Amino acid sequence: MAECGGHRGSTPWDRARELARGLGERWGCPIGVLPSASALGGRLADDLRALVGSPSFDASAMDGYAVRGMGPWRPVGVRLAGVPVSEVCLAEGEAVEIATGALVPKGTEAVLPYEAATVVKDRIHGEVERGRHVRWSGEEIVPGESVLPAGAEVTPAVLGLAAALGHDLLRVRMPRVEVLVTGDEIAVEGLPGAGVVRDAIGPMLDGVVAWAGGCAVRTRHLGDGREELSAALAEAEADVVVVCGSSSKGPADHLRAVLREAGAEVVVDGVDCRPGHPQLLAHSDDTVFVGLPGNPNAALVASLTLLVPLLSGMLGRTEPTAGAGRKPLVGEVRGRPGRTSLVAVRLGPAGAVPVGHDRPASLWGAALAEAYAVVPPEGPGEDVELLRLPRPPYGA
Ligand SMILES: Nc1nc2c(c(=O)[nH]1)N[C@H]1C(S)=C(S)[C@@H](COP(=O)(O)OP(=O)(O)OC[C@H]3O[C@@H](n4cnc5c(N)ncnc54)[C@H](O)[C@@H]3O)O[C@H]1N2
Ligand code: MOO
Repeated sequence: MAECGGHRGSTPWDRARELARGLGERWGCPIGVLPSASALGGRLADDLRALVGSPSFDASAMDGYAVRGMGPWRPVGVRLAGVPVSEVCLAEGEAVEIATGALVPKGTEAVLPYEAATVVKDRIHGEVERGRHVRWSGEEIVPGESVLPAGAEVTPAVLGLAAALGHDLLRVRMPRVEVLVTGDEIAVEGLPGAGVVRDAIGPMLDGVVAWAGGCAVRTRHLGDGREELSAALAEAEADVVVVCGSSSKGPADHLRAVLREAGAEVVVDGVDCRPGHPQLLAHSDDTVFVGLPGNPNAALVASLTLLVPLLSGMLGRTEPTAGAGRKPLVGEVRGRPGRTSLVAVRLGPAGAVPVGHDRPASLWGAALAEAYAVVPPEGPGEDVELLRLPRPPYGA
């Protein structure tokens, strides 16, 4: 179902974005089980239920003395927080010196704060109200209670609450994205040298995915071998698999062949834009595949063309690239026949000002810029659409 555009078999840039968003909308937002910290920004797939009560044990709410009876009390020990079992059982008239948060001894009826206590000749004096200054087990939340409804957004406070209630994993509606960076020449650390290129796409994509509301679950680095790519695609456990650097038609570009072999349906094969022409959108029954070009600025353009609209469509959200409106493009920028050009710009009072340094292989321009100006094949006209570049804070 790949469409024809200005280049043989390829798709016009704005149509490619529509197709990616449309696929995401039809796909819907997948549910995944994620380590809680990774679920930030997702929506709860089920009610959040307390796995334990809150508090989960009878704890002192003050530094002072756990006491039984009305006093004066005889001190019989000291309890600090973090001691899991209470061997002591208070008898009438006994007290244990206790820290805030410590498990109170059995038999405790109240805690007397230091400020309210007077110690005279090895006896503690003071007035207590039965039950005071103890956080009793389950008094706020009982085990199994639903504390948040399905659909609630996972905010930092929700992560803290979920942890307090015993959760390590959360089932959330959030697309899980795995990234496969291919290339025998790619190094993940140290200095690049002759024939050795530092991976500039992997470090960029986690932020792009988070910005679009997805969860980047894993990034793997592969060589150029076809078998390796085929195995990695088969092993991927994500809703969306992004493959970088295997999207062109060279001897080491196996993505198309491997996807064809796996019976994937191709939605977009090549996009009429510069940079970023060799990009691919395809899907099997349960996974969407996005192919990005190896040149890093081309990969960023392609991720805003296919990946971000796809994820936004899955989540039913406005694309985070939107919102910068249109502005006149400052300077002499011409259109390219048959292609949409994405030009790195900063936004000023006079309009969108190209920053330069935005060749396909260089992220310098994108790093300086706030947006890409979208220059249609026929040229910029009076003003141009602006595509915001990913930046913190992530999430919508
Ligand atoms: N005969 C043709 N050759 C090429 C075409 C074409 O249409 N016909 N398109 C060119 C364009 S445009 C691009 S973009 C690239 C895309 O090729 P691939 O996606 O297969 O990527 P590679 O060939 O592996 O790499 C291209 C370039 O980028 C460097 N690279 C790769 N991965 C990374 C990375 N993770 N971080 C930094 N740099 C990376 C790689 O070393 C190459 O220099 O194809 C053109 N050729
Ligand atoms: O897509 Mo290539 O994108 O121009 O380097």
